[in-house]
Amino acid sequence: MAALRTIGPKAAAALDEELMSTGAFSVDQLMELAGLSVAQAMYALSPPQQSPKILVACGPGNNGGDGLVAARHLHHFGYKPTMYFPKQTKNELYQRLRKQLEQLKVPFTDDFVSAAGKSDWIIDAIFGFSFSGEVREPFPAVIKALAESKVPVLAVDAPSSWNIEEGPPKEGPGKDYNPDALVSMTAPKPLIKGFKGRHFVGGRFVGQEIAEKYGFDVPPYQGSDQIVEYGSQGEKL
Ligand SMILES: NC(=O)C1=CN([C@@H]2O[C@H](COP(=O)(O)OP(=O)(O)OC[C@H]3O[C@@H](n4cnc5c(N)ncnc54)[C@H](O)[C@@H]3O)[C@@H](O)[C@H]2O)[C@H](O)CC1
Ligand SMILES: [K+]
Repeated sequence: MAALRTIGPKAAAALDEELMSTGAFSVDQLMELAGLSVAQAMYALSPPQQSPKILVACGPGNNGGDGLVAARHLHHFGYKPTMYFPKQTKNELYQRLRKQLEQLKVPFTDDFVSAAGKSDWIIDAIFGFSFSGEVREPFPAVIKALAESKVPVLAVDAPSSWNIEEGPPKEGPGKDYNPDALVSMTAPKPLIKGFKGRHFVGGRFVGQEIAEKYGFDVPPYQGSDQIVEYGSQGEKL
């Protein structure tokens, strides 16, 4: 069966731009759908009766925003999320997403390592397709903890610290980081070739015409599902 077509970091950023200009979407809308699909992937992996405690690690960009939205949906699905969000910017959207969680009494922690040890699953929403270079503070210790984690990890769009084109880094804190599951947003990134875990695609907001223009496939979403699960090499299960 044909492998799923991927979208590189430059094209993914251009697609984002197009959706938010000529596409007339706001970033909040895209992030809401992205975050909802992360929460659905978590539910497909393990429902709250089985694994209630989810630690959501959020980075400073839109990947982190997907994590903040996902945590709100997880709360409503019956999970007990805890947030690690060490590098919040002044961006008003992130402040609102944080406030929404605080109103639901979702706790925030500064101690990733000890929170990780008390969790049933971890969601890695630290870096997505705009990650580049070497991991900067305060994230090296977090990436190292993810690499060494015995608690299963679901990564959002990319395993954080992986090269978006090439896949797993050959050195650095993410050298041995292989999350158990990945939910790609809109389309898988080229790094999928190095990924061995369970693979979902979510972010259900692109029509056929745009997908063709950027050279990827609209996943065969069923009914009201926000995710499709694929084999790890892109083949449909
Ligand atoms: N169309 C879609 O599919 C949508 C996807 N979404 C999600 O958005 C991210 C991409 O978001 P973006 O804001 O462009 O960037 P990131 O979150 O990946 O990261 C930027 C953030 O990270 C910092 N950073 C970059 N490299 C490093 C480094 N080496 N060390 C430390 N910090 C680093 C950088 O400074 C920025 O602050 C995509 O993956 C999806 O998850 C949208 O939600 C909706 C549309
Ligand atoms: K990530």
